[in-house]
Amino acid sequence: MTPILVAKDVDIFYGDFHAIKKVSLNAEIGTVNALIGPSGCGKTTFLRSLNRMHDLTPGARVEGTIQVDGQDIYGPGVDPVAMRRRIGMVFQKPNPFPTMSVLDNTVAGLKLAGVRDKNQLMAVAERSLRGAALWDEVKDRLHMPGMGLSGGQQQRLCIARALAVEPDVLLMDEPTSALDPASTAKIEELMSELKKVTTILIVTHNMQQAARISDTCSVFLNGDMIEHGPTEQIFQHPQDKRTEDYVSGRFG
Ligand SMILES: Nc1ncnc2c1ncn2[C@@H]1O[C@H](COP(=O)(O)OP(=O)(O)OP(=O)(O)O)[C@@H](O)[C@H]1O
Repeated sequence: MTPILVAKDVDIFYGDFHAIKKVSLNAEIGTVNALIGPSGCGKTTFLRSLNRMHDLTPGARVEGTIQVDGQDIYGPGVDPVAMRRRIGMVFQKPNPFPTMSVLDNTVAGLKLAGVRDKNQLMAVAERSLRGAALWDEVKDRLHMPGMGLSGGQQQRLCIARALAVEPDVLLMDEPTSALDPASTAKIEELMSELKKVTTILIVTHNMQQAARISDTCSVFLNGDMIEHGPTEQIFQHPQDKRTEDYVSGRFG
């Protein structure tokens, strides 16, 4: 197995507050990796370090190394904007670009990168919307505003937008927490298809969701990663008593 993402001894600070403590994690190509743990334990903080989102947070500092496909993403000369095309992100609340159509939302990243060829843009849009299991629902309304879609459709549009630039890694921060159960189920079903084309790291509060969709789980507590392993192990045979207490709902 080849890791596409290697995080080693990552520390993250907000001013004096030490939010993530010496966390190391490898993600293998084509896997879904869940980050779980009680509220405030640092899941989102860690996830955001994986595509340099903390560059935009005043007072935040990241130490350690994070490599994607062998390249240090914090290395000298790395352009964060170009890097974020390889490490896409889907947020808790769907955030389509409000003034853009479904089509323009899907290919926004490609247009930013200078692609102008209409046939190419259309081909990528169709592939990405199919990849996000949205094509059949929007193929007749590609020129309508993206904001006109339902919440679940908007989130799949955001997934299509991320897929359009063919990321090596897709970061998902509680992508279904704002969705109804039917839309959540659709996105969960998508995961096994998505991991054929990209590697996923997903923050989730939902233990059943982590158990259903992930290959590995990393358990966070107070800024430490207390356990990491195959999802089955984490749920069936946790090595750490605190993991067992958390996954069985005794706290958090
Ligand atoms: N911008 C910030 N400035 C200062 N402290 C922050 C900032 N963002 C998060 N924190 C703190 O860092 C810790 C980890 O927060 P984080 O949001 O990563 O946790 P989480 O596990 O994702 O929580 P939740 O599950 O509730 O979303 C918390 O104590 C939080 O208050």
